[in-house]
Parts: sequence; structure tokens; C-alpha cells
Amino acid sequence: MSTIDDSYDIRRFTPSGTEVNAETRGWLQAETQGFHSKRYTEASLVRVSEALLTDGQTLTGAYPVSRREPSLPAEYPVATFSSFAKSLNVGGGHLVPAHLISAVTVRPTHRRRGLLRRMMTENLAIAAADGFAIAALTASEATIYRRFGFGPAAWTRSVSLATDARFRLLTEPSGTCEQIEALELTDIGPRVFARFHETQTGSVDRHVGIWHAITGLVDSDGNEDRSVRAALHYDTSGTVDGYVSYRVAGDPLAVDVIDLVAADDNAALGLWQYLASIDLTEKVTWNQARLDEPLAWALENPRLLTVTAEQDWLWLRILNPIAALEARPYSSPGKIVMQITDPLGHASGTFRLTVTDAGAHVTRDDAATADVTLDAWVLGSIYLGGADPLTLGAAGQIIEHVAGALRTLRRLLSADQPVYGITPF
Ligand SMILES: CC(=O)SCCNC(=O)CCNC(=O)[C@H](O)C(C)(C)COP(=O)(O)OP(=O)(O)OC[C@H]1O[C@@H](n2cnc3c(N)ncnc32)[C@H](O)[C@@H]1OP(=O)(O)O
Repeated sequence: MSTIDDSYDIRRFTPSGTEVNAETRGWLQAETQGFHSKRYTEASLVRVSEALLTDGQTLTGAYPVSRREPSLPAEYPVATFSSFAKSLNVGGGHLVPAHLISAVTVRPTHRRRGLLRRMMTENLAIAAADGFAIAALTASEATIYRRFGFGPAAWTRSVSLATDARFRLLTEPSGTCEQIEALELTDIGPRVFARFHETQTGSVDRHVGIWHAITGLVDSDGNEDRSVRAALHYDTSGTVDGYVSYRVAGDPLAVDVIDLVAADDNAALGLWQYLASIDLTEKVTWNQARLDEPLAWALENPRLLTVTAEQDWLWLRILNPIAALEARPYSSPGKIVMQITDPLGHASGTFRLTVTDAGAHVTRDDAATADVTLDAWVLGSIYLGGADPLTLGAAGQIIEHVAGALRTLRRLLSADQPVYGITPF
């Protein structure tokens, strides 16, 4: 009987860039099929392929050893997978290289035969061998990735702000806003984002392709999006410290924010005030707001801001508990012994975390008596401090062997600020 190993040829390759070769073209068109978006145009194939190359992405495709005619071209893989390295802010401004996984699709006629499992396990093994302590992804469905050791670690909210005559801030933000052509964000946007990324716990650095949507250069269907508008926020010294890109659409007209990035809290409020001032509109919506959105506290009438949904954004997978736990900052001294179970083995073992004024030290000691036992995905969820160990204990996902251990874990892993990020990938 044929197996997953001998039925498919798994190929890993670098995208071709400007001269889009058949392998890259086939992979990209297969990915559009997997995510139900329109086929790329020739121009957008070039742009997307260049972006993937710039980001150092490795593409993985699964090609059946035998295929029928007619069927999709041989260069179209039946499964796609990509990975690349970007930094993750683990707190206190510490940026740690993370192995990002994206573009996971399997053709319906080849699903549930183990292709995702094979591509994921092989890819994580390569990442661990390359020295990555942390892998990350964003998930289309919440039930797929725990089995591979990923846990939800950061969340965002969809919000709706009424901007009719009742809109008023309690305190006037300083600085000013100016409208710009959205394409100018190609240069300005990454500079503002870099300031945000360096200071925001949970932030993942951005890949090049993300700016296509923010600037309107290429929409999800591969065409120019001429409805995208943008504005900058300037601080009182005239330095750009925030921007927003958005569309005005619908009946009645409403402002839909595509991206809002601020280097500090004042700039964020200034941008909200700008959005609220757009005439002929009485509503602003955004689906990547913070859980702890300060706007709610800045409004004279907090009820103008409605949370319409909350979604998991970042899923983390700890590949090396020693390196990962030593990389993040801790606000108070203490120690805990954690037994970690991991079906894939990367994080398995019993680890002693000791935090002193000199920093964190982690050792593996499988003979030690554990204070708590948890699975690798749970470690991913609590690692940044975005999920509370007490809550995971209450949910039966952390077993406390010593009274008070969950509180110790909570105190040790608590984040220096609310965990948040604004990088779809
Ligand atoms: C990081 C990202 O890119 S997120 C985007 C993920 N992709 C999509 O949502 C696109 C549409 N979906 C697909 O293309 C496919 O259904 C995939 C990629 C989700 C799954 O691919 P498959 O090759 O069918 O998965 P595979 O057969 O390897 O299954 C592996 C395991 O995951 C489970 N699984 C697969 N898909 C799902 C799902 N949608 N929900 C819950 N469990 C799932 C399987 O039951 C199997 O479990 P087990 O090994 O523990 O028994």
C-alpha cells in the first residue's frame, strides 16, 4: 500500500523573484486556490514573488508522484507551506528571532491524508535544528495547531466607534494629522512600525507583502486598490509618530481602518480623533484593536466604542524552553519547576526556572519534582504573559502539584504590559 511518504514528493525552494519561474508561479497560484482568493495577475505574481524573496521565505510544496490528465498543471503543488524568520518582541524590548509559518493549504482532493502533519513536523524539526527557540503562526481555525504544540498567545478585538456629534475625547491629544497618498506609506509606514515593534510586547516584525495591502498597491485579489486613503500623525516637534490607512465605503458611509500604527499612546488617540472627524461618516470600524484599547477610557462617552468580536491572533510554539524562557524579562525573582509534555518532543522535559536580580536561568533536570505539569501548547500560550496560568489551571490545562505554584507561575510570567501585535502573516 502506498504511504504519504512515497505518494508525494515534498520540495522546499526559494521563490524566484522578478523572473517568476514555473515552480514559484505554480506554488503561488495553488495558494490562492487554497485560500479561495482570485488567481494572481501577471503583475501581481511578480510583486508577490519579489516580496517573498526579500523576506527570505522558504516555500514548501507537495507534488503527487502520479497524477491524472487533465488535472491542474504538474507545477501546482497539492499542498503549500511557507516559513521565514522575523523577530518577536518578548517583553522589555527584547527582540528574539521567531520561525514564522504561513500559507498552509492542502487541496480538497488530498486532504486528511497527513500532508499537513508531514510538512509541519518536518518544518519544525528543521527550525529547531537551525536554532529557533520559538515558532509562530496565525490560524484560520482554532482546532488545528495545538496538536503541533502551538497555543494562542495574543488576541485582538474588532471594534466599532460611533463618530456622530456625541464623539468627544476627555483630553485633547497633542500634535496634528495630515492626509497623504497611501502609497507614501511604503517608506514611512515601516519606520513608524519599527518604533512600535521595539516597544510592544508580543509584536511580530512585518513581512514586505503586508505593505501591499496597507498602501493599496495590491489587494487580496492581486489588483490595485484605489479606495485606500491614509493620514499621518505628527508630534509637536513635527516628527511623524503614527499613521492610519483606511477605506470609506458602505451605505451609510463608514470608515474601515486597514492599519493603524502609533509609536506612542498620544499619536494613537490623535489618529482616532482624525478618523472621527471625517465628514459624511458616523462610524469607524477596525478589526485589529487592542484588548486594552485606551480609547475606551479617553472617550467622554465610553459607550460609543463597541466590541463586536474578539479573535486569537498569534499562536506560539516553544521549540527550546531553555532559550525561550531565558530570552524574556521577569519583573520579580522566584523559581518554579515545570514538567512539559510535548508529542513532538522539542520541549519535553522538566525545567527549573530561577529568576534572580541577575536575570533568568533555566536548567533541564528530568529527575526533579515538578511544581506544575503542562503541555507544550500551554507553554506557548502563557510564555509572553498574554494568557493567565491561573485561568489555564482552572481549565484543567496546567496541573498544580504544589499549592501556590500556579500563582508563582503567574507572577513570574506576567507581562510588562498588555500583550498585543498588529502583524497579519
Ligand atoms: C498557518 C496557516 O497558514 S493557517 C491556514 C490553514 N489552512 C486553511 O485553513 C486552508 C483550508 N484547509 C486546508 O487546506 C487543510 O484542510 C488543512 C491545511 C487545514 C489540513 O490539511 P490536511 O493535510 O488535511 O491535514 P492532515 O491530514 O495532515 O491532518 C493532521 C491532523 O490535523 C487534523 N486536522 C486537519 N485539518 C483540521 C481542521 N480543519 N480542524 C481540525 N483538525 C484538523 C487532522 O484530523 C489530523 O489529526 P491527527 O493527525 O491528530 O489525527
